[in-house]
Amino acid sequence: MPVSTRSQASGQKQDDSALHPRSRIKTHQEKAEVTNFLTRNPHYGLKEKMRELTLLYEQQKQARNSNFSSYCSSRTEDQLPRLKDNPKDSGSIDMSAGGGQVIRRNTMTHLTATRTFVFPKPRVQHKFDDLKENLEAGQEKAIGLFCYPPQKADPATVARRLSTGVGRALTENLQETEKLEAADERSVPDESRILVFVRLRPMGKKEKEVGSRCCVRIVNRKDVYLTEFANENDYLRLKRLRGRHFTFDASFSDTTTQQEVYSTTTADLVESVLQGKNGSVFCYGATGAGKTYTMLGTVGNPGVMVLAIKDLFTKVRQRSCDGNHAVHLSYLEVYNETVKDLLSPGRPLVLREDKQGMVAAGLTQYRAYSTDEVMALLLQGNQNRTTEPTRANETSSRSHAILQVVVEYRVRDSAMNVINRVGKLSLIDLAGSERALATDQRTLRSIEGANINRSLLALSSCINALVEAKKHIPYRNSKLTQLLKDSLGGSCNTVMIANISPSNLLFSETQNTLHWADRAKQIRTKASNANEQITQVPEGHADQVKLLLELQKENRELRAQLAQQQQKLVTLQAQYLAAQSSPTPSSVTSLLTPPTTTGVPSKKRKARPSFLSGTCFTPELKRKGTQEATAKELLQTVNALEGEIEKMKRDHSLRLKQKDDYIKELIKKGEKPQTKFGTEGARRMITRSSLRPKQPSPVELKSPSHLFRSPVPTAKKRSFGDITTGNSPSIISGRKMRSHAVSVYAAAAPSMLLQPGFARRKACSFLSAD
Ligand SMILES: Nc1ncnc2c1ncn2[C@@H]1O[C@H](COP(=O)(O)OP(=O)(O)OP(=O)(O)O)[C@@H](O)[C@H]1O
Repeated sequence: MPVSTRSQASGQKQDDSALHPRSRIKTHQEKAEVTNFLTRNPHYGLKEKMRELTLLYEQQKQARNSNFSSYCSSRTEDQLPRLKDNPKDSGSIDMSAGGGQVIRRNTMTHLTATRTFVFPKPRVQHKFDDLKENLEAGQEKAIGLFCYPPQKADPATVARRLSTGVGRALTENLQETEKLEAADERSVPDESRILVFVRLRPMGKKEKEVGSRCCVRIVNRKDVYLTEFANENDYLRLKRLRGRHFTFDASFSDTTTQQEVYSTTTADLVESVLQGKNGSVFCYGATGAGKTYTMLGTVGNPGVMVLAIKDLFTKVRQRSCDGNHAVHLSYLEVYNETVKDLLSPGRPLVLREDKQGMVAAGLTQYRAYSTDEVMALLLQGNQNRTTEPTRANETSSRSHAILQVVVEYRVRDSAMNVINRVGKLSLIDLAGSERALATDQRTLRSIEGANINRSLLALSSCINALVEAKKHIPYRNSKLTQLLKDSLGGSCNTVMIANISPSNLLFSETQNTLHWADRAKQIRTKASNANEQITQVPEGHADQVKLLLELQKENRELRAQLAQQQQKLVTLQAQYLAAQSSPTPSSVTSLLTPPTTTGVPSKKRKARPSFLSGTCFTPELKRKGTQEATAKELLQTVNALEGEIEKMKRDHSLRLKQKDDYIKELIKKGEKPQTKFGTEGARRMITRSSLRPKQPSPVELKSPSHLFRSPVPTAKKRSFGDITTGNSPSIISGRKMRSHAVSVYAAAAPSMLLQPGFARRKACSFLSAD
């Protein structure tokens, strides 16, 4: 029995390769044997491939020699032997193709037809240079040529394609490249990138005085050129300059306005928050680089936080006709690795991780109804924020501050289903990284500085781990990273604004900031999907009953709201009277300030001459400080509230009337399904008292709450971390509703969207549909 050895096999292979083996097959058996052998032989087709590659190489060489001249040729199989002798005829590149596309006509040895490859038009000159380089680089780079742009070709893919024949490989590779490019341009649907912006601040007065030079140049609103000037005493390097270049999504020069920064970086996020998505904006940079200026700004030049809230309320007001909105707010700081509630200072908050993510237990959530109210809260929070003068910055923020705004939006779709969307916007002003020498040594400031640096280092580690797509991201290394977990690695649209100084004295800080900003560009976050909950219109009889119960509940809530407004009016009137009689009236702001979580009045911190409590959002009333102004203000508030209450009363009585009509209508309808519930059941439906959920009855007309879920889930306490996870504020535990307008009935009423008549409208529409 003949045994084929390895050498025999290779010899056979050589023979076969001299002439195509299939030409010698005569019988079926022979054919089968050869096929069998060929499939087992790992070198099958290798020579053929090599020949094709050689031809390819020759084509490129020819193309290079002819310097991309317009040259075409097509060959048939019978012309192939001559190709070896005259490789110049093997193919060409035509750069004069329509639309500037690169057309390559190429003839393969085993093909009978001409193949034409169409390359996408080089978008920039340097890509075309790559193409030329590939042409010159010979056989290996030839593959790269056909995978234009070369850097996108996956080597593994190329190798795999080669093993199935060069001709096919090239076509497939080309298709693959085109697909890759298309996918790249479309952007991967379930991933999004952190957008990184750079903002250069103007040169400070002190910096000018010490004669510092500008080491940053911004070109084309994108590119940042950083120049390191040699030390004047360093004679060896006196004439040497070291420069670095970075590119970002946008770069703002020192003359850019706050509004411009806001509309480029954050305006889109505000819009997406209203669509139920999550968004985060954070400012990063060295101490004194302009983070707080960008985030908060001044009274004359409000920053991103203020502009975002104004924009948010404008949009909410524009859309209030098609749905109901609720805006909730929380403001916290991370100071020396402790989390503090800025709106209701007290004990440090504990971070807990639960199903919804990181939770700051006990964090206060305020419901806000207007921009002014948010501004008052922001002012209050900023006064509580830890800011101290340091050598580097007179108004240095010694903590990381996070303002979170949760917008709950309820709207009806065309099928009259209720859509409940919850979006949250996190606006983060980080403390600045600093050198120990830049601040003070061995003081509280240096301890603060060390903590700031530690948390920023933890942030850098997380950025590194995310960029390298590591499995473990060290979020737990600091409180800051735990709170930013959602913004960095979660389902969130995130924007980073890197603040830099132009001064060459802060070169290394600027370089460091730009380095991390550049790195952050590579972080991929999960695409933020809308947090949406759709509630279908109830159809069954039981659902109607449930709806009635809901209406009653809403009615109770309205009554509570009215009572609370009246109470508030009385208090304000008393305040007004007191202001008129007392020489030192209390400020209106004290009325607006809700009690602390613990019920103990918050200790007012001594006003510091800081940026936050000074030029930024200092309340006008405080500055005026005169009795008349306060009294005038109080009178205005009282009048406004009186008007509001009158309006509410009118609205309320109208709604009660509507409800009575509705109940009567429902009674009529309720008489019909007697067969289902019996006469007694129907009678119970016609009395309002029978609809009270807590009244048991002998013949059970059970509250259908177990059958029908309220469109607004039962309210629970809510905490900070819940916001970061984007869950509906209505279903979050740990919440404390502190709004002066809501808090009284909030505990009793589960609905967060307390605008009157929502459920009633639903009932009416349901009835009309019925
Ligand atoms: N774009 C700008 N235009 C004008 N002044 C600016 C700008 N950016 C910053 N400044 C000024 O620079 C100084 C320092 O800015 P800011 O306090 O915002 O720095 P910071 O980065 O928040 O510092 P820290 O981290 O220490 O809190 C402030 O006096 C501020 O008014």
